[in-house]
Amino acid sequence: MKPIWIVDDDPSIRFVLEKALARENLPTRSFTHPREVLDALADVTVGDSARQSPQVLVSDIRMPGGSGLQLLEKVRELQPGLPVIIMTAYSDLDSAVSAFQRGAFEYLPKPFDLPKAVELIRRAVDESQREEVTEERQAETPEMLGQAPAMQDVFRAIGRLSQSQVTVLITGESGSGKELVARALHKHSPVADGPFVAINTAAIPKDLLESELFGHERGAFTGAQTQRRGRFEQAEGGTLFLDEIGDMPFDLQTRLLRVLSDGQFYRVGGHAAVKAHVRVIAATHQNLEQRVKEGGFREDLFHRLNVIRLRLPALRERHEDVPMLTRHFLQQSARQLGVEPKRIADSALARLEQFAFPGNVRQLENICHWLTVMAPAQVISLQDLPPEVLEAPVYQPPVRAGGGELSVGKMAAPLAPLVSMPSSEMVEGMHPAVAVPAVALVPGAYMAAGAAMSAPAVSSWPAADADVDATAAADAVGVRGWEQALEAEVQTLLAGGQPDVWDVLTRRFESRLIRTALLATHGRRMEAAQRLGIGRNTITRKIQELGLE
Ligand SMILES: Nc1ncnc2c1ncn2[C@@H]1O[C@H](COP(=O)(O)OP(=O)(O)OP(=O)(O)O)[C@@H](O)[C@H]1O
Repeated sequence: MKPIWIVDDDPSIRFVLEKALARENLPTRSFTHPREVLDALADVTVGDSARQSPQVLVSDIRMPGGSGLQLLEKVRELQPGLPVIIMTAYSDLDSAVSAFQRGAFEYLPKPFDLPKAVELIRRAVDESQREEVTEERQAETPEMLGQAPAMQDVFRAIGRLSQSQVTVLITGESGSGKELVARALHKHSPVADGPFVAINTAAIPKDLLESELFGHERGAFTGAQTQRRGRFEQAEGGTLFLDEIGDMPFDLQTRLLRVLSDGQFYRVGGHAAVKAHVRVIAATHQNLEQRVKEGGFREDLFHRLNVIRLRLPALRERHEDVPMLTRHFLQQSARQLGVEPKRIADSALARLEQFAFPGNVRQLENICHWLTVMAPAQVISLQDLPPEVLEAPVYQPPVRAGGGELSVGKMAAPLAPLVSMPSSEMVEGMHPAVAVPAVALVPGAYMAAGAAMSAPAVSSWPAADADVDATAAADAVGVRGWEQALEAEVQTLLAGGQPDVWDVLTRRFESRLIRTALLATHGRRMEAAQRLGIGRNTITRKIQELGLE
């Protein structure tokens, strides 16, 4: 972890804080006046542990070398996300107000109670790590590949939109690359130098979402001990990506609509309007028109968001991209695992092209990762493919019927334009909005969890703690016999008259999957979700539901 920077001309304060934080395994770096801090900030070098940036700054107000409040102002300019705690022996109202006006995380009057000060610093560390996740995610913009005409249309649309900051609604099935498109729209936009901040409205509990989006004032509700910036503020001057917008609670939809029309908002518990210069991109896998009809989504908000719509085709609608994506993901997995990239036999590739990919590109990425680990030889052959691919019926791509409609067996869907917009905003090559839900052609159940279920445990990964007898039984028979062990467990539970066998075993199965993946990724949830082949919102929800926090 990066160090807590302490600035105080009083050596006894520096000493007690250094010692107390060291006991908590929190590294520190101390300074005697503000100038040194600014010099050290200018000298920060990524990758050099002696010149790391601070995690949190704790500063005195009155020091011979300058004022802590001025330092606070400068630091807020240089590192807006860095929490700054201001301490002073002159605990008067003016300095407290000044500190908060300048954006201090918290104000600490001296003399302070040491455990309380440490707890406060811990909270500031949590806040700064939360900001770091956002920054980390900004840094990584993976390459977006696609040769299929449908993807070329998407790339063209991104190009056409590159001069504008218009609101965009991206639709498409889960795992089809909506976030990647949102990132590309940001990267090629006039606000590319600003932040890209993503929030998944489905993954955040309803009662926290409002303060997550708009921030809150200190004391706004129980537990709001400090003022906090919301995602709108974090995205100032950049792009806010609202993922799974269809799941946003109705009352928050009203607040969002107000921000989009007024260009300003209020923090929870706040009375001062905060200006929002933010480009909004929203995404959903749902049919929003349908949600509007059912009364679950505000029609006026829908029209606000639907200024330009970009529909991402499902992977099965662009199966010609499967070979290129497969090679790309095999190389990517090999890089991640530090091994030689595997090649794939034509017969195996042909089978992948005939697969419906209900989990879309994310599922292909996951399968490639699995093959890199599990396929015994350097060349992946047909029989190495996971059972959900081998056992799935061959996917028949839709053939265009005479009337210009797509028809697939019993299912049919009209052909959707890739980009749509109301006629008033029409640009060349883009079509008026047409409501088209993506049709899920799913052979059997949704495959995200299925892929993981059919993948045997990877022996080189550390095992999760044994928490249930059934898993101990599975270990005893070895990884190849886990299905038999499961059968035995089911029989035992059925014979014992256990109610809710399904729920009980599903919870155990999912807990084990998620915990093992978290261990393998050193607790990194995004990566764990990616490697399991499930969405971010799914893993977050499951972790909460299963009590794995
Ligand atoms: N065209 C593409 N080229 C390369 N990688 C892609 C492409 N499309 C998607 N991916 C990869 O597939 C994974 C899923 O993509 P992404 O998260 O953007 O999908 P999504 O539609 O936003 O999913 P969800 O709706 O579940 O949030 C990511 O790892 C992404 O990098």
